Amino acid sequence: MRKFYAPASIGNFCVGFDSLGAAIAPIDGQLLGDVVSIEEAPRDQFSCVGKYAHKLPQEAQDNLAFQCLTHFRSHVKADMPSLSLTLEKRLPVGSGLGSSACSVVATFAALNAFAGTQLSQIQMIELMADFEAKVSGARHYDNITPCYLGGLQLTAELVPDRALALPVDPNWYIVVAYPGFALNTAKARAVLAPELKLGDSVAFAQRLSAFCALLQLHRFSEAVSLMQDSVAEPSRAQLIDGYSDAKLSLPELGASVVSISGAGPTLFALCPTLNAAQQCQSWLESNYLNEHGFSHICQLDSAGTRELV
Ligand SMILES: Nc1ncnc2c1ncn2[C@@H]1O[C@H](COP(=O)(O)OP(=O)(O)OP(=O)(O)O)[C@@H](O)[C@H]1O
Ligand SMILES: N[C@@H](CCO)C(=O)O
Repeated sequence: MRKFYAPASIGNFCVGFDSLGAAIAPIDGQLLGDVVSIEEAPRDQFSCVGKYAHKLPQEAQDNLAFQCLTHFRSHVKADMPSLSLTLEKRLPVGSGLGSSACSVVATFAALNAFAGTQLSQIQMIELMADFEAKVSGARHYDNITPCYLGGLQLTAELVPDRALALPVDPNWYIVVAYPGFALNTAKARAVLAPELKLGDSVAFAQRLSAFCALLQLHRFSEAVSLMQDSVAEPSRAQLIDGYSDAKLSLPELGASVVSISGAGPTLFALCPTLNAAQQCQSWLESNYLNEHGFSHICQLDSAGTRELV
């Protein structure tokens, strides 16, 4: 049996709505993402297990991982040997941590390796984005490409190969806090203004381009000082209980940036030191999480989706 792990990711990364995303890894070595196991079997079989399996539709045909399998067999490799595929659902649904992307990316990575299809990077990313688009209400790559490739990715249809990796400060610590309730991505997109004013579009483009250029120059603290989201965060704040308190309190504990991970409700705090990250985590655990929530201190996951050995 072969196992493939796909990590959680932070869509938007505050300054790049639908265009930037970061794969993350808890510093204590825990796996924060989904795992797909695959092996040859007498006939195609699918099962879904794991902590959050009960939060997914009960029928296999409604599970994205199963849909990826049937699509792969009918459109990519019809003569693939029959197989057993198990999704271990380790990320909560509607978390803002790229949960659906994790299942889709891990499944296609497993199928591509199992079938020996060797699809190109763009073919893989496009296949994955098709399925992400089905559930999230729009085609965006900012969970898919960091989850698949690792690191911080500038990612869009207009970007060569759909993704360009950006350098990051190795001293960044990122606290993620999932509060324990779900927020559907399509719902969190429905509250966004359908159009940006000209001045806001120009400010968004300036901020994102300067952020990427500064990272390339390794001028990390100047890049961080530009991290502000005026596109999605103002509209989404009302959907997330506890957001405003966190936004006010965490900078006092040393966070350089506090923002929504993807469509929320997970919040993330980017911190310049481990000590600041620990203080922010402690505040979030006491003030933001309910009994179903969790938090992790992370750094970027540079490996992305990989086979577990
Ligand atoms: N394997 C799967 N993983 C996640 N969602 C799935 C899966 N299979 C089916 N779904 C359905 O897809 C939808 C995903 O919704 P949504 O996009 O809000 O969640 P998400 O991808 O978990 O969010 P986020 O990217 O913010 O973590 C839900 O209705 C969920 O039931
Ligand atoms: N860029 C997407 C990410 C969803 O996880 C959004 O903000 O809606």
